[in-house]
Amino acid sequence: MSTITKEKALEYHKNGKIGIDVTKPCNTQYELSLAYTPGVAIPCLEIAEDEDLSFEYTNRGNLVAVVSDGTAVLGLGDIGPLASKPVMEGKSVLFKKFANVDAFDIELDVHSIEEIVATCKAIAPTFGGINLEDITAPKCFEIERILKEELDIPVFHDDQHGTAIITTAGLMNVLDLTGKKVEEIKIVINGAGAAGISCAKMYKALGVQHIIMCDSKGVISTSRDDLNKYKAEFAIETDAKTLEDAIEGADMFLGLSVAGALTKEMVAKMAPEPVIFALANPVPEILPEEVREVRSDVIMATGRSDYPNQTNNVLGFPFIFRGALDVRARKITEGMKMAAAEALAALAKEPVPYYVKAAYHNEDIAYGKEHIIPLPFNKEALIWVASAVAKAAFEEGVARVDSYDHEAYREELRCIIYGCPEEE
Ligand SMILES: NC(=O)C1=CN([C@@H]2O[C@H](COP(=O)(O)OP(=O)(O)OC[C@H]3O[C@@H](n4cnc5c(N)ncnc54)[C@H](OP(=O)(O)O)[C@@H]3O)[C@@H](O)[C@H]2O)C=CC1
Ligand SMILES: CC(=O)C(=O)O
Ligand SMILES: [Mg+2]
Repeated sequence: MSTITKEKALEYHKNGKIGIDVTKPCNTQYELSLAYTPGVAIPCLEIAEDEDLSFEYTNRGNLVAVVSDGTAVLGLGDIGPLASKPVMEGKSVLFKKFANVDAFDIELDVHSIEEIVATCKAIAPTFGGINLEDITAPKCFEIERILKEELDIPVFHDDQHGTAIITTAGLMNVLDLTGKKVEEIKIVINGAGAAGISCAKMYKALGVQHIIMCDSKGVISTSRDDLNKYKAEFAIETDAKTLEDAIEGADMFLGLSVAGALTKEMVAKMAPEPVIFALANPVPEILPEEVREVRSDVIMATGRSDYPNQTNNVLGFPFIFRGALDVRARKITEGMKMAAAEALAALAKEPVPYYVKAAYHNEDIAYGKEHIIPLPFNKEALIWVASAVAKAAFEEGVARVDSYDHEAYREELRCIIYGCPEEE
């Protein structure tokens, strides 16, 4: 892969990364009369009678808002709404490229829970879903909770749930590859923010019993009196005070913190065949080459595209929203999240398509320690994840559609990717 230089990155970003396209012909007097006045009044009045028809007669059913206040942008921290825009445009690009979901970015120059909630509620009529992005903890938890309660479209904080879903998929396959048992493994999570807390919750739902969390002040233990309620839920009785103490004998390290937080000395103290998810972006808690200097039995994953086992929420939000939008889901439930994780874990075990191998210039990619989750260019992820999510939404009663045909929907998704067979 060519090196990413400052010059190349800035050149690529000139004038941004996403625009708007028109989806209906508008070239004649007749078409203008349909698109605009008088024709436009007819769907307006239909929607005024029945709001659900907004999904039928506008772009709402395929439109997601990527909303950020710029307070936890990747691992760059609180760089503000404007500086977050390239990331949010990037998320919109991924929505479109990977799942044909239209999305655009909305950077908010307001930061309180009340203001962010009020703004999202005010813009909700435009969208079929809201993807919250890079809003820091703990306020992100309350913002999402209120919006989920008060809006009837899916609201999904990507850093929380996207990360939890992808790493849960990875963990499922690590257990499969190492033969370790979910109830026995010891997981150390470094970073108790949006992503860390949500991952811990999902691992508990999977059956994990031994989790130690650390934040910037060290181990989250019952002896601390500076914990917010979200961290306090994971406080354990332990003498361990630092990450260095906690990592002793750990089967898994999950880094959702800052660059360089995990040292080679710490890696050396982990259990046999450990997994390290060093997910801080763009610079992880430790680099794969540093890990290899101290041991060779580690399953290594980062959030980046330039190393194996890319563990990044790009594998989640495009497909999850695709499935949720297609059944007009009112929300994204725990069942839909677990279904997405299971689908990703299962897809990783399938033969890797030729075009994925070509994109990575690697003929040898196959399920194993260097490939615990699918690669983002595996187009099958759309079929597997979106259909799993849509099915779970229907079964859990949060879909607006009256019926759901799983095989027919998978066929529709296949058409998005590979084109449809000619109609007779
Ligand atoms: N690969 C992926 O797909 C994803 C990666 N991430 C990455 O995870 C990181 C955190 O994101 P997010 O949860 O949204 O951010 P938040 O701001 O919500 O949380 C950051 C957390 O990191 C903790 N932290 C900061 N410095 C350290 C340190 N030296 N040691 C231990 N913990 C530390 C903070 O501690 P305290 O609470 O004490 O302030 C806080 O708990 C970022 O680097 C981001 O790029 C996030 C989402 C997805
Ligand atoms: C990938 C991502 O969403 C993050 O690092 O914040
Ligand atoms: Mg993010």
